[in-house]
Formats: sequence, C-alpha cells, structure tokens
Amino acid sequence: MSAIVSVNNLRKAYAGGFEALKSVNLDIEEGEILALLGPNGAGKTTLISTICGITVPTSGIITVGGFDTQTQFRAARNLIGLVPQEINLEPFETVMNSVSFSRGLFGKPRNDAYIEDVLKQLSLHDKKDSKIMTLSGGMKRRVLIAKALSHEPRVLFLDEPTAGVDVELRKDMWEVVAGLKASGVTIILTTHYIEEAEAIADRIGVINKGEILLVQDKADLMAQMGQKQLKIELTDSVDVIPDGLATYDLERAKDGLSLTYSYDTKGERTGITTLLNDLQKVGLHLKDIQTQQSSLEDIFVGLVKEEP
Ligand SMILES: Nc1ncnc2c1ncn2[C@@H]1O[C@H](COP(=O)(O)OP(=O)(O)OP(=O)(O)O)[C@@H](O)[C@H]1O
Repeated sequence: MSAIVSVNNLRKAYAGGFEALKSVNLDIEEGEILALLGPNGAGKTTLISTICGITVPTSGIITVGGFDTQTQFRAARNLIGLVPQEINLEPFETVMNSVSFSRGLFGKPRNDAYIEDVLKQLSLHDKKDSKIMTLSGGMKRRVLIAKALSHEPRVLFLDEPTAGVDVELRKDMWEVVAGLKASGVTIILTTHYIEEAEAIADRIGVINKGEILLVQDKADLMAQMGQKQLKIELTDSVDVIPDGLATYDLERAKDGLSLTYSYDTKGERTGITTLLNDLQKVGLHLKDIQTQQSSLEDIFVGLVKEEP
C-alpha cells in the first residue's frame, strides 16, 4: 500500500497563538480506514480541516494523491470528500438535487447514474425525490455522505460521523463505512467513541493536545499494549497475600476471595504455570479461574493520562 495522504511537520497556531497542532506527521494508506481518536479539543477537527484546505497551516506540507494542498489546492481538493460534523442541508431541496448540486460545485459534469449508485449504496435511493426536511436524522447524515461522495473522491473524511447518534444508527453508520471501504474509498474518521475505532478501523491514531501519540494497526495495538488479567477465585478468603506469592504482584479483592494477576500477552512466558504451582504450594485452593483482555479503552485512557 502507498500513502494517499501525507502530512509532514504540520503545525497550526490559531490567531492569538494557540497551538492546536504541534508538528504532526501522518501517512494515510490508500484503501484503509484510519480512526483518529482523541478527547475534546485534541485537534482532530483542526487536522481534518487543514488536510482539506479549509484551515491554513502555519507550517508544514500536506499532499493528497501527490498534490500539495496549498500550491495545488484544486487538484488535491478534488480527491477529497468531507463530511462535516454539523448537519447543514437545504431543507426544501430534494435529495437528488442536493447531491447533484454538490457535484457541480467541483466542476464535474452531471452524472445522474453515478449519483443514483451512491444513493443506492447509502440506502437512500427510495428517498431521492424526497425533500430533505422530511428525512430522519440518520438519513440526513447519509445525505451528507452522499454529497461528500458526489464528485467521486478517493479519500473521504468523516468528522465524528456518529456524534449524538443512538446505538442502532451508529451501527448502521459502521456498515455504511465498511461498504464504502469495500468500494475502494480511503476513509479517515474522527471519533471520541473508543468502541467506534475498535469496531471499524484498520489503524488507529491517538491524538491529544495537538500531538499524535501513536498510529498503529488496530490488532497490533491491542496485542502490543494489551495486558491480560487472570482472575483466580479461591475457595476460602485470604486476609493477606502469602509471602510465597510476593514476586507476582497480585491484587487481592476486598473480600479476599480472589486474586488478580496481570501479564503481558506478548511476553515470552506468562508466568501462569509457575503461579498456579506456587498457589498450591502456599496451600490456596482454586475455585475457578478466568482471563480478561484489556480493551482499547484501557489503552487509550492510559496513553492520554500519561501526557503531562
Ligand atoms: N478558530 C479557532 N480559533 C482558536 N482556537 C481554535 C479554533 N478552532 C479550534 N480551536 C482550538 O483548537 C483546539 C483543537 O480544536 P479541535 O476542534 O481541532 O479539537 P477536536 O479534537 O476536534 O475536538 P472535539 O472532539 O471537541 O470536536 C481546541 O482547544 C480549540 O479550542
């Protein structure tokens, strides 16, 4: 895979001097879904707006499809579709007209067949002649996506596509995004819903205070940083952790009926076998054992917390 979007040493200071982005470097591979995860005010929207040429960078270079977003703005922008956070649609317009109009703004010749295909893909085709004001919130969001796709972009930016959307609609949106990826569009979405990144992204970038803390393959991220916990339930409670188990850094539950052992799933040895032997040696009897994997949420909270 090759980078379709390349961000190099991007800095953005707003008027007044506030540095919303501090030397950001990011390559987005063609065909992937990249989720940019970060808390409120992290700089997600600023990053997207700057790549899309809506916000002017203070310094740094961004290319899209090899075109410089500043010196070759039009060529770069033609390759980009942007779905904004806010729903800003023309209420009295029909879906078809509204989407066709967006295409026209990019100077592309009318192509009803293409627009109808997009509407079909977004399950909006039966609403093509409906006025936008008659659509549900979920449908309006899909109209925004149709508009962003109207000029046949290769990269689609979705700024918080499911903010304030109920669980059902959120899952619908995830399916839409998966369908778009299947049709060959590269997708970058911002979210502060960890489960959203976990559900649909190929790679996850974590951004906080204007800095990208990491960008990594989702599965690798979870495997590398994920810790597993082994919860050992005991038949009888213990008041203190026996000396013979001191080396394991166990956590004792308040009721003394279970001990939790954390280990690295990627480590050469987990230490579980010797732990179980040692438990027996100190005379503890197991009732049950269970393992649990830390979620992306634990990883994310850990990363953002470590920031000074
Ligand atoms: N036009 C502006 N002028 C000055 N500061 C701004 C401007 N736009 C954004 N900021 C500041 O830049 C920082 C990053 O904002 P941005 O909207 O990029 O964050 P975000 O990660 O998208 O947040 P959210 O999840 O809340 O949308 C914030 O501290 C914000 O207050």
